[in-house]
Amino acid sequence: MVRLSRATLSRIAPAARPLAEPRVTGVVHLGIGAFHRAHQAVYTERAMAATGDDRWGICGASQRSTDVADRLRPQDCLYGVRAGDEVRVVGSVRDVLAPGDDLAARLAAPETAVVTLTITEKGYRRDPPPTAIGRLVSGLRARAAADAGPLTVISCDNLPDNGATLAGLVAELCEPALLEWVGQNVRFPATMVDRIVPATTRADLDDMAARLGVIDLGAVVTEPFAQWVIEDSFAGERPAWDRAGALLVGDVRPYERMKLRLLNGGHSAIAYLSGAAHVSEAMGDAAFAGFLRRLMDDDLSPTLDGLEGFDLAEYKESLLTRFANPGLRHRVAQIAADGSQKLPQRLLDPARDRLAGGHEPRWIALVVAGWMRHVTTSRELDDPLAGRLRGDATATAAATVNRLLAIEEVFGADLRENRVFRALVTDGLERLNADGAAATLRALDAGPP
Ligand SMILES: NC(=O)c1ccc[n+]([C@@H]2O[C@H](COP(=O)([O-])OP(=O)(O)OC[C@H]3O[C@@H](n4cnc5c(N)ncnc54)[C@H](O)[C@@H]3O)[C@@H](O)[C@H]2O)c1
Ligand SMILES: O=P(O)(O)OC[C@@H](O)[C@@H](O)[C@H](O)[C@H](O)CO
Repeated sequence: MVRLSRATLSRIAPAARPLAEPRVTGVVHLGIGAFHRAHQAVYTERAMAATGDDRWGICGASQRSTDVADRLRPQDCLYGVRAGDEVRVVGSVRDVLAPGDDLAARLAAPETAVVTLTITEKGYRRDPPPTAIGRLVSGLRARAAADAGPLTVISCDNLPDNGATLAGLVAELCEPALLEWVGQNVRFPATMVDRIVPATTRADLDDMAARLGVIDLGAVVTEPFAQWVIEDSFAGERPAWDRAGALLVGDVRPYERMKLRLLNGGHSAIAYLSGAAHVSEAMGDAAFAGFLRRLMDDDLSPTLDGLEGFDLAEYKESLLTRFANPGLRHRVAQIAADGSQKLPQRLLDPARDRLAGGHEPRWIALVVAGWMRHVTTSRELDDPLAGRLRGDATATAAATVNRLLAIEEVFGADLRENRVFRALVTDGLERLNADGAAATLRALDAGPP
């Protein structure tokens, strides 16, 4: 079988061929992983197809390995996206830079108007160099020196206030003159991004080859659903993402909180309490699905506001359906990774909100206890704080909770000192240690309401 490329596109069914062939590279993307390829790249291609404006080709940049460049370059940067049974080759990516390539020159090019990022939660730090943020700042410096015009930089990672967070980290690395230029020329809109995109497996690649009739080593598999809410604050021109279904709004926060807490918080609950290998399997367990509903209804939904006119009940139902999608082989281990970077926005912020209102977030506390059990018992813990999270698996629940609550980057000083929260998590961990997760959920009467 031949490899996917522009030369072999004619072998592919017309309905699966790219919608656009960009002429100019107006977007640079840092962290060209599976999610970008199935989300922003798809929106960008659809925007070009809707308007005929072909200036918005994407130059993807890999920060840490040559893997994506090695897969995409021989394919002219084409790759297939399968959503359900629909397969389409995406044509919006024009180029992929590998580590060591001149990213700063791309960021300084006058045709570049937008930079997007999906560098994972742990990518948002300023040291030790070289970090993605450091490389971005080097590019901004080159752009300022070249006087190449305004730039919009958009974080598409699952972080709260991702625009302001990114702007703050950039500011920390800028010298005063550069900071002034950034203030005048660069905007950092916030976004809420949503589409479940599991890591691609060998079986996914084989399946894509069978469907397309050509070998595609850049393929991604996702769900039909996709959502993108973007703060309408751009420094200059942008792709017509609104014509591709993105929502441009004044304030992203209500959407961002809803998604981070209900969807991502729900995912983390599955990761630490279900015992399943894949998300959809967890949803087949009625007791666990019941627990998830209670977590969402009792502890998470009451912390959301600004959603007047939005049908939250329907949103939650749709999440449970999306989680149960048997066509997505979403590994629970992928979600469980980097918990120290994910729990704060997904579950600890809502716990704070509930505690402040005098409520006991006991379902959240149980997930936190599940995470504590995970970090103390996992043989291969995948987390940037792993060295500090690992501990004596035979320690008492109280000792483990004490030790982990003291990690201020995760829990802050407030949750460490909160007696109600501490008691709830300790109680949860005692139950999990004694009975395991399944029996604990049943005993807490967390079955279907
Ligand atoms: N996959 C999804 O379902 C999904 C949905 C919404 C949002 N996201 C966001 O996108 C991010 C990436 O997801 P993905 O599925 O593309 O993952 P991926 O593993 O396919 O790609 C991750 C990318 O981030 C880069 N990266 C990893 N660690 C980094 C670090 N410390 N500094 C800089 N770059 C780093 C990698 O090099 C790679 O390019 C997630 O962490 C999340 O914030 C993902
Ligand atoms: O991508 P992460 O590692 O931030 O989180 C894992 C999942 O919860 C996440 O990727 C969801 O699938 C996604 O946020 C859905 O839009």
